[in-house]
Order: sequence, then C-alpha cells, then structure tokens
Amino acid sequence: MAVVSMLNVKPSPAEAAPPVQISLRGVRKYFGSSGFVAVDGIDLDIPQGQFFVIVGPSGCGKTTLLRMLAGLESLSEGTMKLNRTDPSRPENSMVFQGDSLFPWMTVYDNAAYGLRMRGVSDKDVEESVKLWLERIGLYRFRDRYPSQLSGGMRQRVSIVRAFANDPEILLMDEPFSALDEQNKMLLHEELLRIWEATKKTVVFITHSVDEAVTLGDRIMIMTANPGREKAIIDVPFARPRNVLELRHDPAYGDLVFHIWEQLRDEVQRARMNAEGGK
Ligand SMILES: Nc1ncnc2c1ncn2[C@@H]1O[C@H](COP(=O)(O)OP(=O)(O)OP(=O)(O)O)[C@@H](O)[C@H]1O
Repeated sequence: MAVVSMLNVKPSPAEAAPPVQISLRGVRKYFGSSGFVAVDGIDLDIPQGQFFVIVGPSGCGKTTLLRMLAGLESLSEGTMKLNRTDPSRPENSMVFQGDSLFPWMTVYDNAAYGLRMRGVSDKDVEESVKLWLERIGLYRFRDRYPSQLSGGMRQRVSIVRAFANDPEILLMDEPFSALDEQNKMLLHEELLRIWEATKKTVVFITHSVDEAVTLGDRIMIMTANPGREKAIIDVPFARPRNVLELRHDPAYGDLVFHIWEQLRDEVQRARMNAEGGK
C-alpha cells in the first residue's frame, strides 16, 4: 500500500463510534517567572480505547503534557476534560521510564499496591494480581524483591501494577527506553497482548518511531520547543498485531520513514536550541 493512501485512511462512521475520553483545548504550559513555554496550544480528542502515542524530540514537552493529563501539573491555559465511564475505578495509572517499584516490597506487594491503596478487599486484590502476574508470566516470581529481577522483569511488574489497578486511562512515559532491543521487543509483544485483553485508553510517550508504529492506533508528532502538534497520523495496521510480522511488512517501513521525515527537522531544531541556548 502506498504511504499516501495509507496515511489518508479515514475511520468509517461505525469505527468512529467510541466516545471521546480525553479532550484538550488550547492547552498551554508556562514555567517560571520568565514564562518559558513548554507546551503551546494543544487541541486533541482521544477516543475511549485508543492507544495514542506521542513522539517528539527531547525537551518538546511530552512529559509535561502527560503530567497534566495525570493531574500532576496544572494547566497555564486551556481546558482538559477527562470523561469518566466508571467513577469507581481510578482515573489513571502511570508507568514511568526506569525503576519505579518499591525496593522493599515483593513483586506481589508492588503489583497489589494501587489496589490496596484504594481499599480493595484482600480477596479481590489476590484475584486481580494473580491474574495479571500470570498473564505476563511473573506469578512464580511473586515473592522476589525488585533487586532480584532483571530490568525487563521490573518493567513488567510496573506494567502489571498499572493494569491490575484497572484505571480508565493508562499513561506511559517512555516505559521501555532503558531496556535493550531484545527485551524491548518482547515487552512490545506482551504489552500488545495484555492491552488487547482490556482495550484501555492509553497515552504512551516515546522517542522511538518504531515503537510508536508498532504499538499505536494514532500518533501525534510534536514540534521542538515550544511543543505543538506537528501532525497526527493514523496507524492503519490491523489488530491483534504480531510484532515480527508487522516489521516485515513494507507498509510498516514506509510509515516509519514518513514519520521520521517529519520528525527529523524537529530533532535538528531541538539540537540547535540545546547547543545555541534559547
Ligand atoms: N518544573 C519545571 N520547571 C521549569 N522548566 C521545566 C519544568 N518541567 C519541564 N520543564 C522544561 O519544559 C520543557 C519540556 O520538558 P519535558 O520534560 O516535558 O520534555 P520531554 O519532551 O518530555 O523531554 P524528554 O524527551 O527529554 O524527556 C523542557 O525544556 C524542560 O526543561
């Protein structure tokens, strides 16, 4: 399929049915007394159940945007609406880059943490944590401590913790960036598999165009600072996805190339900003 026709794929009205879960209008973020603009006027609707990926150069405001979605950072301007479908569930859970597990807790206790914090009964905690640890192949490691696990296993526990908490929205900030290529690929497969089982709304940040195309339904490319929307791209590949087969598809390479072409200018601009000062 030619890249141009591929990128112009429009969802049919039936496919466009899911309600909007996250709606941003004119979202801006300034920092400090100088009013440094980190995020500049983002308008965005993310439907319920969509795997939405944000790619952009270093310092373009990706994490700031995610932190605003998580309620960890206020908006300087604009509006953000998160449409809840089930107020009994947590609004969001975050998975961060690198280690975010409690080192003094076992795998099981780390995975159970969110559920226990919101007062879920021991029986339901046990049921959920067991299910999720089994799904990701870590149940037999439930009594180990993070220091007794590899980096890839620790990230899998972080993912289990987020899914077990059953949030409406999953916010993921470069969760695999510290991992080697082989582990990354396995984690992509595992994340796709467990995401398919829940179809949660995900906002996922990455520097990697490959990762964005492998995982995402829709990708927002951001400009170098100040962070604005440069393009939004629909990823046309069917689900469930097989990571290896997908990467063999020539259309995959075409799409990666198309996105990288747009991103390259921004990465260069970010580099010039960093080298020359702003
Ligand atoms: N609390 C803060 N105070 C001042 N400036 C900040 C603060 N948080 C972020 N910034 C600045 O805002 C800009 C965007 O930062 P942010 O971390 O959101 O970028 P990013 O795209 O996630 O970067 P990276 O990809 O390198 O993680 C950067 O220039 C950063 O230095």
